[in-house]
Amino acid sequence: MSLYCGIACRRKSFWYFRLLSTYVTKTRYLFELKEDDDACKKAQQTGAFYLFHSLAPLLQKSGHQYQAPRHSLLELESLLAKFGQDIQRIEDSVLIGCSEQHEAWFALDLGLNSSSSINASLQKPEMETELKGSFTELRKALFQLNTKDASLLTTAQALLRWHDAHQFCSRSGQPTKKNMAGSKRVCPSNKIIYYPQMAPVVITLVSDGTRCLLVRQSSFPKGMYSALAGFCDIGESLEEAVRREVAEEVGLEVERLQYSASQHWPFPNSSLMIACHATVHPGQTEIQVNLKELEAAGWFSHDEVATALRKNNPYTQQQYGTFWLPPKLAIAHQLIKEWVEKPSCSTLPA
Ligand SMILES: NC(=O)c1ccc[n+]([C@@H]2O[C@H](COP(=O)([O-])OP(=O)(O)OC[C@H]3O[C@@H](n4cnc5c(N)ncnc54)[C@H](O)[C@@H]3O)[C@@H](O)[C@H]2O)c1
Ligand SMILES: [Mg+2]
Repeated sequence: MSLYCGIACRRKSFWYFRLLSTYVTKTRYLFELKEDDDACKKAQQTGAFYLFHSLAPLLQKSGHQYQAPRHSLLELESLLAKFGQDIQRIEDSVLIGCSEQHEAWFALDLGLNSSSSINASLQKPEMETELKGSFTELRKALFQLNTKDASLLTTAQALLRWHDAHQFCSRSGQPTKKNMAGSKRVCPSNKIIYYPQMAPVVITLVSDGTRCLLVRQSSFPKGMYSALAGFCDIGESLEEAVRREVAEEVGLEVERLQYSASQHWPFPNSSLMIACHATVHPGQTEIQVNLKELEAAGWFSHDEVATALRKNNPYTQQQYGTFWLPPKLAIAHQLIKEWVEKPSCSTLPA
């Protein structure tokens, strides 16, 4: 090893250590807050709160973009006092992350039923005026948020929804109690612990070597086509789920598949989207659409998909009747973009 290379490697590992160190301390801090109720309560003193109402996040609009405002504990306490609500309600909040400086971030829903809430849903317009924002449906706003806010708000919504739906033990019927961070619920009578759940979903871009297969469900916005998706059945591996879904929905048999990436997806409930590229034999590409699952499916050329990606503006495409693809934040978009940019995705090794 040359002297130059030695210095370069040491420098690289020094920076690598520094980056890793920040990440590790942050991760350990979040772990401590999940495990220790007192530490989590203390973190609320200096923390910041994202507010929701009936699972809709509080957002402020500036131009075409949405921003998610944060509130300190003091601001939150004075808001609750102003609306005649018990500050005990703050204990319903869930931990969703922290900054590199260890400012803990929480989410609290002011509209969902709580033992301490008084007419919470009736106060929504007044709260919006007071907070200078509006509680906006996440599905509508998601694609106009920056990546960091989008990720925090989808995590927050999924966690708040899970707590709202798991307030009782399915064995004893007794109310369950959430820990301070909201990373679990416990049944006080039989000590069963419930953890937040996600459903695994496979999303697959099928190719025959030159074209890719895009599908649409009747529930999609007009003109939008996406990669083929489906929930994993119990007992299935990822590979089995991909093969079954492709066979079920379009009547094709997958030859090869390759994992690409994954994404948490909050709609309609919490899913872990697992994205793959798959190939079918170029001689066996005749589609038989399962109309119980899909409205349409078709093969699209590299050029057609590349053009759609370049002009991916749902408003103009809807207007001119051309097909369009899911927005950048959706993993379907990433998968399709990867296929367009790396043709090797369609000639996977055996
Ligand atoms: N992020 C993305 O880019 C992206 C793209 C496409 C689809 N998706 C998501 O993928 C999910 C699955 O796609 P799909 O609708 O084609 O699935 P699918 O093909 O499995 O069909 C849905 C049906 O599966 C059944 N099902 C089985 N297990 C279920 C479970 N745990 N939860 C709900 N339904 C279950 C229900 O009958 C439901 O109607 C959708 O919720 C959709 O939002 C995300
Ligand atoms: Mg499907």
